[in-house]
Amino acid sequence: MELRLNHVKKSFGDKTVLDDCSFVFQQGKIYGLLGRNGAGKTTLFNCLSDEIQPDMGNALICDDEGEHVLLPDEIGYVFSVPVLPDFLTGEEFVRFFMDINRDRIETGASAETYFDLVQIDPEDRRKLIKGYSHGMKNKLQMICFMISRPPVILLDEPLTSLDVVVALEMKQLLRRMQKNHVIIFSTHILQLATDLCDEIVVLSEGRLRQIDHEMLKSKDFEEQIIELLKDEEKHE
Ligand SMILES: Nc1ncnc2c1ncn2[C@@H]1O[C@H](COP(=O)(O)OP(=O)(O)OP(=O)(O)O)[C@@H](O)[C@H]1O
Repeated sequence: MELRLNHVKKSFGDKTVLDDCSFVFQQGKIYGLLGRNGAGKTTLFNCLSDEIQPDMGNALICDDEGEHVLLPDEIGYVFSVPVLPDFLTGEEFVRFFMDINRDRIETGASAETYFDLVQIDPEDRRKLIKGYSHGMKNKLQMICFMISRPPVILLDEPLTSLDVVVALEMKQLLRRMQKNHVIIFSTHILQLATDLCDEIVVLSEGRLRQIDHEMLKSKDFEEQIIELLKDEEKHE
């Protein structure tokens, strides 16, 4: 399965944010999306998830069965601030989510299976989501994706505010899930991108370009990425 962006264009007034942006993301890989503040990472995610309409172009899912325009329910979006129903307990929410996705669930999986996988303690499962930490909310969102299994998962700077232990658990979780999904992960932390991601993609001047693996291995990789990102400023 592949996610293909075809000539996606998005402007806000005079400002062109995505400029004829084309790219192919492949299933099984975690992509680190890097870009300066205001480069258009969130705009790209919003176009993919149907939050906003691109002015031109589209995103297609291509697999053995053919190709079709990416549908909103084929996207899982982890916002930097997780949005969840605060008035439910974690357990109530997961059971509810399993119920509305009962056709997609792996046979035999129970709510406990999922909580165990993301390492949320049994006593926390019965607490209101309102009292959950940011990391626990992120884990709940990951449970949603394990249940509904959208082909494309977008993560908007999800690990930045997590403590090192939870960030490591989340990384392990993403690694475990990656083979069935296209995972795109926006971050400002270069180290995290190189550490977790299979490919690094830079968004600059409204376009996506993949960094080749030779460059990733070179010792002045960080300097080269910074130069690439700085170039955008020169063109503004
Ligand atoms: N709804 C909107 N109306 C007008 N301009 C917008 C809108 N959304 C985004 N922009 C502009 O588009 C540009 C790209 O913003 P976007 O939030 O996509 O960047 P980003 O790469 O996610 O930035 P950051 O790393 O700071 O989160 C910015 O100049 C922003 O001001």
